Amino acid sequence: MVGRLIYLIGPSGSGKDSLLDAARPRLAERGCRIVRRVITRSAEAVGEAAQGVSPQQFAALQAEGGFALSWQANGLSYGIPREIDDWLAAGQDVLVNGSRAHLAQTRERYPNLLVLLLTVDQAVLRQRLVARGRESLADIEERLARNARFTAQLISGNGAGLFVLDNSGPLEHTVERLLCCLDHGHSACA
Ligand SMILES: Nc1ncnc2c1ncn2[C@@H]1O[C@H](COP(=O)(O)OP(=O)(O)O)[C@@H](O)[C@H]1O
Ligand SMILES: O=P(O)(O)OC[C@H]1O[C@H](OP(=O)(O)OP(=O)(O)O)[C@H](O)[C@@H]1O
Repeated sequence: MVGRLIYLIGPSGSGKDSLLDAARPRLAERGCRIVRRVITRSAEAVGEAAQGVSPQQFAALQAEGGFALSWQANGLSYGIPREIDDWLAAGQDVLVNGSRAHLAQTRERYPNLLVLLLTVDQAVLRQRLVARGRESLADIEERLARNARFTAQLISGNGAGLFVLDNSGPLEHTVERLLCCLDHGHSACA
């Protein structure tokens, strides 16, 4: 049986990396793989389970067909290694830290995609981004503006196949809801 592609999206600072880190052992128990992304960001960037490459290295990987999915955002390039297709074909679930802007293209390639939209109250989000301290305040404002364009539009425009996970509360609660959604479906996990 083919595995499920699970596409975790949400604003910068909503907690995608934190959620993946916290859920990692329990996802592994379920045989669900978390993709290590390739990003044109330095490898030492805090909180990112990714391979950092130069723009030239990224272009070379892309040219040789190294990515199943790729996109650009926030001045960076992101690639999802093509190995995910082997894992899916072998029946493994695969979880990707994805892009909201790239959702339509991802759905085209993977029509049975399961989308998890992580949401956070906007005021809490601003506090978390400032506390994380990875970007300048100007960059944080740009990320918040980008966020405003997406969330309502996604929730109203999608419906089937899109599960909303709120991460305004403790991370452990979000981990439990994520696992419940994967095990039993969203409606069973209010
Ligand atoms: N449920 C939570 N409660 C409190 N802080 C959180 C929670 N989830 C994430 N954070 C914090 O918010 C910041 C942004 O989280 P991060 O995982 O880097 O988000 P993203 O990957 O979506 O950009 C980090 O400093 C992280 O520790
Ligand atoms: O289209 P969007 O939904 O806005 O997403 C654009 C990119 O930003 C996030 O990555 P990144 O890890 O750089 O940012 P984050 O850690 O701040 O979320 C996300 O995972 C996408 O790769």
